[in-house]
Amino acid sequence: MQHPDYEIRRFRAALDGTGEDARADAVTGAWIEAVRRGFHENPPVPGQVERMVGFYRQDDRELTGAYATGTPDGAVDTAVPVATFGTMRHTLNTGAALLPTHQITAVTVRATHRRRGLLRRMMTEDLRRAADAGLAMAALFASEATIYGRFGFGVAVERESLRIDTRRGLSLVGGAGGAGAAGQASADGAGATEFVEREAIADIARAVFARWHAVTPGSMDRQASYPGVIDGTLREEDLEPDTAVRGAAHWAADGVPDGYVTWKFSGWETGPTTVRVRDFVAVTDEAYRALWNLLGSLDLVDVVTWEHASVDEPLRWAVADTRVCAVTEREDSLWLRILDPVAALQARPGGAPGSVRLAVTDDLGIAAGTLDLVSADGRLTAVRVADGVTAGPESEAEVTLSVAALSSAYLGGISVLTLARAGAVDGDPEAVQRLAAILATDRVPQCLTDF
Ligand SMILES: CC(=O)SCCNC(=O)CCNC(=O)[C@H](O)C(C)(C)COP(=O)(O)OP(=O)(O)OC[C@H]1O[C@@H](n2cnc3c(N)ncnc32)[C@H](O)[C@@H]1OP(=O)(O)O
Repeated sequence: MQHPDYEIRRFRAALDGTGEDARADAVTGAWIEAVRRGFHENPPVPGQVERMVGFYRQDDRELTGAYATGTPDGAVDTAVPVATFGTMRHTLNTGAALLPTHQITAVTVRATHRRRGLLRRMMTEDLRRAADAGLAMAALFASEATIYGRFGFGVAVERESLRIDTRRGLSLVGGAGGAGAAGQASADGAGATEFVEREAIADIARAVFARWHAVTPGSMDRQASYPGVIDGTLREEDLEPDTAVRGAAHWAADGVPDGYVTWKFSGWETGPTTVRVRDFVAVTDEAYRALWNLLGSLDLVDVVTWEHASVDEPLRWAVADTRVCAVTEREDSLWLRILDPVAALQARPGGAPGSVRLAVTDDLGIAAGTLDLVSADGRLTAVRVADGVTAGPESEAEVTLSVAALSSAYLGGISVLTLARAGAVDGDPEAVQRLAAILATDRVPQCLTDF
């Protein structure tokens, strides 16, 4: 059979009707169905698609579908897109600013239409449109690490999965170890830790996460459905209530919550008995230690697991026995793609004072150019000196790297020196060292938002 042609359509999610009777309109419903098939998800339960549409609208997501046209024998159902691509905008904490960022999600291509360039076409068009709209940065989470480097994305944040043996408690260094006693003063004395009813978690989570997002490099702000997924009012699989979710919070001495954790118990059927942390956010060190003390104090629980730990997690340095805290996996978390190097670099902090002339290569042409980068007083200034990277001697660069490598180095999570040793950064070693010092940061980035 001859390959069909494809028409790309972009639209917003919409409902037909109002109130209880509202239903996803045909185009939106077909797009969501294509995504579900692409990720091998079960058919939706009644009302689930409509709830998703509500969240998509709150996030102002743009939905892109590729539709097969001109099939000679009409064998392809042209109402359901053969490929999907979703985008929305939230802010990224760069370490110096909250940068509006173009997020890409829900990328699927039907198996019968794969490897014909549909992803390349949607991605290329989308990144150009985002750059034309003035966005300096794009971001995604990758299903496979081999797909997105070719489009200029680099891993900027990594994360670790921890398996913590709590059979003997955690005995946090510097803590009294008794924070698990509900309602009592926390480990460091001033605040208090307490279990929280599910209905109360979302409000606490919203407020605490907003503070955490404002101060944590690598954090992406969260989409509309997030509070419900955290507190169990929206189970991820079907957006139905998940009554197995439990939670606790920590209140500072002034009575304001400064940390929370939610979790699920794995059940009695399998051993060791395990509590799986769903979300752990603490804006003060006191709250951080008190909440880990609480998790370590849960009776009848042998193991606590958490899949969103930083690669520089303080927990292992807070426990007396560092071996109770095992890393079971380390994987890429947030991928970034710089669209406008001048705007993106000026939105991040400067490290050591100094300057360097930098050439950025970009196979898609969006971010390519030669820049003068100056770091002073903790700020970066970037000036474009040439559009290309092969201009005359007056714009010759000291360091050359791809936009993917620069995006990996952007938050300071992946060192320029490490990238240079990997062959991803070219230049005189002294100039590479200077760039590394300019982009160095004092905090490893962490992202607690999946999208
Ligand atoms: C941000 C997110 O949503 S992550 C989720 C991504 N989606 C999935 O994993 C769902 C299952 N997979 C799919 O739907 C598809 O296979 C996709 C989306 C990964 C790829 O779509 P396709 O239309 O087949 O990709 P397309 O034909 O445009 O290929 C573009 C390039 O990527 C390469 N590529 C595509 N998929 C992969 C892969 N899984 N691994 C490595 N390379 C890949 C192609 O070889 C091609 O390379 P080239 O242009 O440099 O020669």
